[in-house]
Amino acid sequence: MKRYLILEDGTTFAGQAFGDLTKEVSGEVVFNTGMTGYQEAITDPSYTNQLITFTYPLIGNYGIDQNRSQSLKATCTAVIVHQLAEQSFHYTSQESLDNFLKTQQIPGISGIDTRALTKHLRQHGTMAGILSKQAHVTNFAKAAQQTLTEKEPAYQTQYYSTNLAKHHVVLIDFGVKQAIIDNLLAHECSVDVVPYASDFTTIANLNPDGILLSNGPANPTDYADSLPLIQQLQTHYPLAGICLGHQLFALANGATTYQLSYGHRGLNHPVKNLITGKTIMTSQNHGYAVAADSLATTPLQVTQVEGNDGSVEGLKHETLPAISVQYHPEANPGPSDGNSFFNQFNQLMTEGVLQHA
Ligand SMILES: NC(=O)CC[C@H](N)C(=O)O
Repeated sequence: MKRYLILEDGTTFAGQAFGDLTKEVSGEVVFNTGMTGYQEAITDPSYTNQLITFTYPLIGNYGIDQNRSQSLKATCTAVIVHQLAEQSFHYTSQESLDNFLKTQQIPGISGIDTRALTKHLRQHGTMAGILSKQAHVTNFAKAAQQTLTEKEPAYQTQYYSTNLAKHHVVLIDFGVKQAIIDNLLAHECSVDVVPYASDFTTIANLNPDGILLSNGPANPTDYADSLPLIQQLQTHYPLAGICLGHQLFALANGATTYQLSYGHRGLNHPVKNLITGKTIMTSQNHGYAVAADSLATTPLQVTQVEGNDGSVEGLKHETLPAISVQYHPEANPGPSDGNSFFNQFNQLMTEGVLQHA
């Protein structure tokens, strides 16, 4: 069955339908350059309302294994590939990507020149697109941007314990990835995951040693209501932020954010640590960034920058025990170079000078 991807500037790509065959969907068209990790991306809540183009030419060849999912369901809007693997080979594979997307009601399109599509997005900037059975559609009204009202965070409100717990972390769920929870457990932290609309008292009653602000979808400025909570939390507990959490930590301290002309989505983004001078390879997925020139009047310092475009990748508070990174230190999949972030967060919780509430 034929299916079309129509970009808001009229550029049209024809391909074959897979996954859910009935839906017509729209959203922001983004590209991910990872050679692996399609399942992690498809189930990462940060991709909510986005049509993911995978630039690696063969997608699906190691199938789907429930253990790799980053949330309870597929969260992106559509999947765009060059070639869909007809067979999946990995020993842990439980089903094919095509089947998985059918059950998850996510449409896909294959046979797309994903290199041409990606070059187009890099040249003209991020844009909306519609996936349709028809070659001519113009209804982009809903597609333009993801907004907070359209997103559904994972809300994995749950307690995770580990025998070795040295610290107790309250993880604020803006659309958290399972790998963040797994990494906290592996770093000897027990974890309470709470919805982002939780109030200060509810969080304080959980007796945290530290607060972690999760990743999540949409424009960080959509979360203005959460900033007073973050301001209050950072003066009571050691605090860390990842990706959206990093952006919200910046906004809560008076910085601003902006939309990148096209996002960073892949597994090999160089990040330079300005304190150690070391560059590491990181896994990334973001379309917004903290404006470096907005930081001068804030209590925040840049600790890390992206190697390609110099954008802000890490922050620390000058006086409070609070740090954040724009990349994904849980790095699942991808290089684990950024993983020491969790050791740093542990150190903040061990040495944090603040009295609890
Ligand atoms: N992975 C994330 O947390 C993404 C943050 C935000 N939605 C962005 O695209 O920049």
